[in-house]
Order: sequence, then C-alpha cells, then structure tokens
Amino acid sequence: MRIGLVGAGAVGQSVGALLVESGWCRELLVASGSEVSACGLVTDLEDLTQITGSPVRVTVAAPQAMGACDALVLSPRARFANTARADVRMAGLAANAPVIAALAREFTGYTGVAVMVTNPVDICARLFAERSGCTRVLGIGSATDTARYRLTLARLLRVPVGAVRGHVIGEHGDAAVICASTTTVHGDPAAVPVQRVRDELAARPRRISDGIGRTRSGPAGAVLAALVHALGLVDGVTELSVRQEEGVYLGVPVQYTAGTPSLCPPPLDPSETAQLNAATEKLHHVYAQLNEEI
Ligand SMILES: NC(=O)c1ccc[n+]([C@@H]2O[C@H](COP(=O)([O-])OP(=O)(O)OC[C@H]3O[C@@H](n4cnc5c(N)ncnc54)[C@H](O)[C@@H]3O)[C@@H](O)[C@H]2O)c1
Repeated sequence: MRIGLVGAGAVGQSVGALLVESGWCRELLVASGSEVSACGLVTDLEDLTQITGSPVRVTVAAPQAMGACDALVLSPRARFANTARADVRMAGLAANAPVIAALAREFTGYTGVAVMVTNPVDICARLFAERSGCTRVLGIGSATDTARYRLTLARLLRVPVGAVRGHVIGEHGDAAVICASTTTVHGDPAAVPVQRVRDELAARPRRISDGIGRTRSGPAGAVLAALVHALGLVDGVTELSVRQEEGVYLGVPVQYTAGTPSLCPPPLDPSETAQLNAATEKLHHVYAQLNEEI
C-alpha cells in the first residue's frame, strides 16, 4: 500500500509514525506547507524505520506525485490564531477552506480513499469531495468523539469501558449528537448523564491542547481505523463523516466488509433526531455560503 500524507504537523506526525509501524503500508509520501517541514518529518520517520526494522520507504513528494497512492491523508492547517470559545473547529473554516479547495484541484479525479482531518472536518470533507470529484472521501472525528464518550461514560458510571456500547454522530463539533437512547452498558440500556458527558467531551480536547499543544494520538488512531477499514484490510464498524442524501457530510457508524461500506446509523429518539436535523441544517447552511465565497 502506498499512502500520501499532506500536512506534517501534530496529527500528520502521529499518523506517519503509525503508518511506518502498521505492517501493511509499504510507501509513505509526505507533503506539507513547506519543504522544510515535509523534509523534517521524513527524516524523523526514516530514523524510526531503521530503529524498528520497518520496511516502509518514506519520501518527500509534491501532492501532484500522489495521484497513484492507494489513499491520502489530508491534515494541513493554515496559519491562523484560533481565539474562538465556542464552535472552535468551525473557526478554522476561513483559513483552511482555500487550502482544501486548492488540494482538491491538485487531486481532480482521484480514485483512491481520501481521509480528511482538517477542521471543520465535515465541511472540508464535502469541499474536497465536490471539488475533486473523489467519491471515497472520509472525514474523521466521530470515532474520536465516540471513543471519548465511551471512556467518559465508563468513568461516570464506574463500569469497564469495554461494557459500554454507544455512538456519537453528526457534526464533529458543537452540534455532535450523543446517541444516549441506544447506549448500553453490559447490554442493558444506560442512564446517560448527557450534560455531564457533553461537558467532558468539550473539556477533553481543551485539556489535551493545554497540556501538549495539540490533539494528535486520538485523531491519528481514527485515521488508521479509517484507512484499514476503507482499504479492505479489516472488517468492522468505525464512525466516519460521509456523504448523506442531502449532500451534507456527517459522522455516522459505517460497517465495512472487504472494503465495501454500508452506513448503519443508530435509531434515534425524537430529541436526538431534532439534534441531527439541526446539525444537518447548520452544515448545509455553512457549506452553501462557503461555496459561493470560494
Ligand atoms: N478531524 C479531527 O478529528 C481532527 C483532530 C485533530 C486535528 N484536526 C485538524 O487537523 C488539522 C491539522 O492539525 P495539526 O494539529 O496537525 O496542525 P499543525 O498546525 O500542527 O500542522 C499543520 C501542518 O499543515 C501544513 N500546511 C500548512 N499549509 C499547507 C498547505 N497549503 N499544504 C500542505 N500542508 C500545509 C503545515 O506546514 C503544518 O505542517 C487542523 O485543521 C486541526 O484542526 C482534526
């Protein structure tokens, strides 16, 4: 497998290390905002290959040289100061959307899998898909939200995390939908303290950023999960932001069998349905406005 990685920042670095140690990736091509940052990551990953005996060949490459890659990981971030206190991920729209639109032009007609990381991820995934024509664009975010949900609920209810089943879907952002009505613990319906969970879901990324600058390992794990499922290396369910009927990209559990996806949205109660409708409306509105502007 040959993977193209665009964006050698915090997430890109963690994804790179996971790919070098994946056991299935054979070639990794790296591009970034500058030759210096791409070269820095490649050099660091080369060191890793030597120390661990990884067979992965890591090179600097322009995005134009990645057209034959089996998959792309898109994690660029334009420089801007994010001072937002609410809808933090959406605050990246003005800076990042032109970068994603430019990349979409570079990858017009791309037929592989494109994993979008850049925030606001649901908007960026749609923008890349519609502008490039790529039909296999997957945004990551809901898998991390779901992992955080299960960890949080397990702690609040004092049960093992493996006993918790449940999803977070919709926007990777303030309009995320906690699917409390279908959440189970040890197979039984769970009493979910939704507001406490929501507070912790907002607090976790802040805690990570305050402590280590940027979130990286969780999202990198979500990227790997997206890749192994979409490339047909593993069967199972992972949450991904994918195209819905209205064209909006939203997070939903996706079952992959030999690389073939089928969406499996959980049943929702009326309140969750209303939240998902609100998320759809929000993302539709933001995208329509963006589409006129760039
Ligand atoms: N979807 C998720 O779950 C999730 C999780 C974490 C981060 N993110 C998002 O992923 C993006 C990257 O995050 P990060 O922490 O790695 O950022 P970062 O600032 O650490 O790194 C960004 C990288 O992008 C590169 N870059 C800038 N402009 C570029 C361009 N035009 N082409 C290619 N590369 C370019 C920079 O050189 C830098 O290496 C951000 O938008 C962030 O919000 C999403």
